[in-house]
Amino acid sequence: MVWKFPVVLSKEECVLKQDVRDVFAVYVGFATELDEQSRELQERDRVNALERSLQEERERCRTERLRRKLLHNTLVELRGNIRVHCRVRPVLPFDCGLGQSASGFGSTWSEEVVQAVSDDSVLVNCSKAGTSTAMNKMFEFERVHGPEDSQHAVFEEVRPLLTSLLDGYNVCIMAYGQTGSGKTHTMIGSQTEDPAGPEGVPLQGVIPQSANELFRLISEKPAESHSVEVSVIEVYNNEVFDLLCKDSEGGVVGAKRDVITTSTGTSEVPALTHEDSSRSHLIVTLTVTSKSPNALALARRLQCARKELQRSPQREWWSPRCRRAAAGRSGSPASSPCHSPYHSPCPSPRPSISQAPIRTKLQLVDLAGSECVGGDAKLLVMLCVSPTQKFMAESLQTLGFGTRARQVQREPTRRKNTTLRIK
Ligand SMILES: Nc1ncnc2c1ncn2[C@@H]1O[C@H](COP(=O)(O)OP(=O)(O)OP(=O)(O)O)[C@@H](O)[C@H]1O
Repeated sequence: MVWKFPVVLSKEECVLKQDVRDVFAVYVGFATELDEQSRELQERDRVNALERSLQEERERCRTERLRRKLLHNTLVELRGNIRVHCRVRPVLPFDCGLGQSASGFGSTWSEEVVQAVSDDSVLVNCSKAGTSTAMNKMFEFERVHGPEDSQHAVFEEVRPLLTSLLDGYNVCIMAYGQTGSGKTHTMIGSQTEDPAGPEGVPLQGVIPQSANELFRLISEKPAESHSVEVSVIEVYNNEVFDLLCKDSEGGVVGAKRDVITTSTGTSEVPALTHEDSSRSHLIVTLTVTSKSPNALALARRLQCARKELQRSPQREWWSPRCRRAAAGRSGSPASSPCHSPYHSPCPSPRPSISQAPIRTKLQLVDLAGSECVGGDAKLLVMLCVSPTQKFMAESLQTLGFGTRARQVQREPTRRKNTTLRIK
């Protein structure tokens, strides 16, 4: 049994009791706040720990990627594979056509369907004709540049080839893609000012940047004397024009030239004069000859070409049919593209330079095809693609071309330690 006695508190006692209640309320509020703060701190610690481990994972992934890239490059070198880079240009005002896509599903031509999803993969979002199903196609290359990549970033991936050039390899960089895909921008550059560079400096492409780098590398080797010669030729309508040839008044006339096969089986354009033009096929060649006190004169070539996309895939110079033809004709391994299948049939034994045949059917590779695309050379194909739906068929064709090019195995790249050619 509980007895309850009514307690009568004095006024002072009532005030004291209220004070105790208030203090207790403050204490409870304070304790809750502390609890929340401690939970927040724990949460922050957890987030920090997670961020740290994410950073570590990223670092591990980067190291792993670099290692993979290094191994891949070694493999490419050993197998004599062709390196293929790809550049997806940004969407530009002329992409914004008003028409509908081929699929007719409301997407406009300017829709971005080709994307660089990582530094070695391109994703193409192909909408299946007649359905709304999207089909993704993934392509992998040695290096993929997205629209945000600068001219400088593109050149950085090419730069090691220039060191190889001075180490005694021939080098060929070939841009391939449909019209308007960015070949000229990538190889030569645009007149637009470089926002990252000094005032008034245009966005230089691979060729001017390579020339700068080449002269920088040469200046680092004062013990050797070097000479550099330049030629620029255009292949247009099956004819070769020397773009540096001048008339008696010094004006550029672009004289027509013949292509001959030399006694060593290489292609030559005799009487070639050693500028910026958007032509169907353009080849810029830098021939570097160096003489060191204790070595034979050594010449190697850096060849930069831009090539228009060709519609008929069976004409690719490394297609099985062409390689078989090349093997049958020369008896050399089918993998050697030195003997380009586009050469007009070469009588055997090969004629000397004075009796060399003039070509009747000419392809870009006929000219670049000997020293600069064979197993002795380092060959890089730079695919240029437009990102929009409007050019999807051409982009797929370009990416397919690059994929097949990567599968070609040439003879492993060899250093030239004898006289290649003295110019
Ligand atoms: N990565 C890029 N960033 C900004 N602009 C670009 C880029 N690539 C191309 N362009 C612009 O797109 C336009 C077409 O490019 P470009 O002339 O290089 O194409 P192309 O493949 O050489 O075409 P063609 O074969 O018809 O000569 C140019 O105005 C060029 O400045």
